[in-house]
Amino acid sequence: QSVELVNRATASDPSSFASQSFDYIVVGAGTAGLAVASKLAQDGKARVGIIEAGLYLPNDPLIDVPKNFGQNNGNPKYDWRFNTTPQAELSGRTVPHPRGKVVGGSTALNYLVFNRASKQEYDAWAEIGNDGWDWNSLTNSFREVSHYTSITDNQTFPNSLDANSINSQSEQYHGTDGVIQVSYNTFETDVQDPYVQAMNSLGVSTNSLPDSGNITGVYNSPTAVDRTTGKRSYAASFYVKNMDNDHFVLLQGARATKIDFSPNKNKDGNVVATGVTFDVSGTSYTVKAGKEVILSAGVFQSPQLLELSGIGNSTILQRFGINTLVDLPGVGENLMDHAMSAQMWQVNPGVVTWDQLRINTTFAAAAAQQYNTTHDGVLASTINTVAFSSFRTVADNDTAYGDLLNTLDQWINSTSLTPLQSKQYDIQKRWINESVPGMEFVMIPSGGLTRTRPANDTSYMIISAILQHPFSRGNVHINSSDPMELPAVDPKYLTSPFDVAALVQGVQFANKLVSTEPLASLITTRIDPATNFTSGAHFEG
Ligand SMILES: Cc1cc2nc3c(=O)[nH]c(=O)nc-3n(C[C@H](O)[C@H](O)[C@H](O)COP(=O)(O)OP(=O)(O)OC[C@H]3O[C@@H](n4cnc5c(N)ncnc54)[C@H](O)[C@@H]3O)c2cc1C
Repeated sequence: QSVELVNRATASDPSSFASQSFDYIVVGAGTAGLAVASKLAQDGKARVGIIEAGLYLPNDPLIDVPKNFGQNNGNPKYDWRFNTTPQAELSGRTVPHPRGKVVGGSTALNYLVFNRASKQEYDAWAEIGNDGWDWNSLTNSFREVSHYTSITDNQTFPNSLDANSINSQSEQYHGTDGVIQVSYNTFETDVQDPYVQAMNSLGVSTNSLPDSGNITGVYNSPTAVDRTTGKRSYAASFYVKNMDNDHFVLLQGARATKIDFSPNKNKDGNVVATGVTFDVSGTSYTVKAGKEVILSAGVFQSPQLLELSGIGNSTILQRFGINTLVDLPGVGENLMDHAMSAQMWQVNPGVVTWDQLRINTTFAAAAAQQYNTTHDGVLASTINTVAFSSFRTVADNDTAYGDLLNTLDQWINSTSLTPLQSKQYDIQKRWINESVPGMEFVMIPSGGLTRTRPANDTSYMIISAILQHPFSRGNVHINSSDPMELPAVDPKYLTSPFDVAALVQGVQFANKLVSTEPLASLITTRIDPATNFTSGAHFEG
């Protein structure tokens, strides 16, 4: 059935695609690419051609069933399968980086948490020179993209507003006819309420309106799940919406290899993109763009394509025999990735978590039956219990917090910074002072995402501490002039000592949390890392 649909929806074969006349060529049918293409092609304003390396995969349970999140990571049918270079601060370990290689991009394999950043974080985009990307300007787009399904009273968290108040206030922040479905889990495990209450006891209060620009607190995140079908809602919906729009033409299974430029610069002295060269099954084609080429191939492959096309640091380009069109040393630099550290605890027998699907065949059969008939329940759920906190709340005491800030200042003073880094670090330091949350805690009510394999008859809970605004900076660059080779990704995790110290505080906070009632009574023991890890020095190691 899926093959038949792919054939019907495939816009064109490569030669006819290449011969068409387009105003815009969009590279990458992922989250950004499909949204921008849909907007440009709406109301017949412009003709847009989209080049995507992956395929459209409708009716695929590994994409559609929310609870299957994570299962297509590492599978070449869905995932580009990036790995970082060996990371010095992780004893030379490499870190896998899944990225979606399908229509819908990484939203086809992400974890479906539909949440937002703080108002201050969007405002910073505008502050560093991106006019129109501040919170106030973006709220219209937030509303336009989403289709909100109301929360019900039995879906709310302890100490939150009632469903009516949440729904009436959410109208400001969510739309009702966008293509991305936004709804709340319809199944909760036994660990969720005690977890929220333990958070409350440690000073992290329940936030009922986290999409309002204030994300501080523990909250019930909306998820990108279609409440009617129980399926993942993701960027491919922009494609589905445009299937009958002859101004929106998607070519699947086509890999862009180079952006083409006019031999002449424009009157401002800038190079002008004229089209894109792409590869389908070993044959190369070129398609022209009347107005613009939009590069939306994701965080790793957009810089790769720029470098392959002659835009980047000329020293790197020369190394691979690429002629420099624009010497732009910033390309591929300043890569930031939020480091995280996950710990796993065993929970007491009888405590219901998602592990029931693995250890209890009756439970699993009932869940499948429920999903197939009413499209809800545990299989329609994903991660929803998230908390965002300031470093002051996470730090053990005033001294620990003071030490954290000193570590940061000393490191910044002894490091040579690019002008962009200086500007960003000033903003990041301001956020710390203003208590904009720098640490996220994600609770996963099951085992399986850390080092130790879950035992057959046992249930678990994982808490991940995640740095929101790391100070470490890495890069991504081509490793070869062959466009079929993946670029080298080097996030330089934890090269800033502040990141290490802050993450250790986060890991210790998670341990304090599981010792806090009513959560403490559900916990048997920590499994990852082993119980002899107790001090900051252990976690740092
Ligand atoms: C495992 C995982 C879990 C995540 N969980 C969440 C979550 O719960 N909530 C959340 O909000 N975010 C989450 N994210 C992040 C979010 O999904 C991404 O930030 C977002 O999808 C990135 O969008 P993008 O448009 O930049 O790139 P993508 O969506 O990855 O799109 C890039 C597209 O370009 C295509 N492409 C690349 N190179 C070429 C080429 N040379 N030629 C043609 N096509 C090309 C790719 O195949 C892809 O379709 C998660 C990400 C991952 C990987």
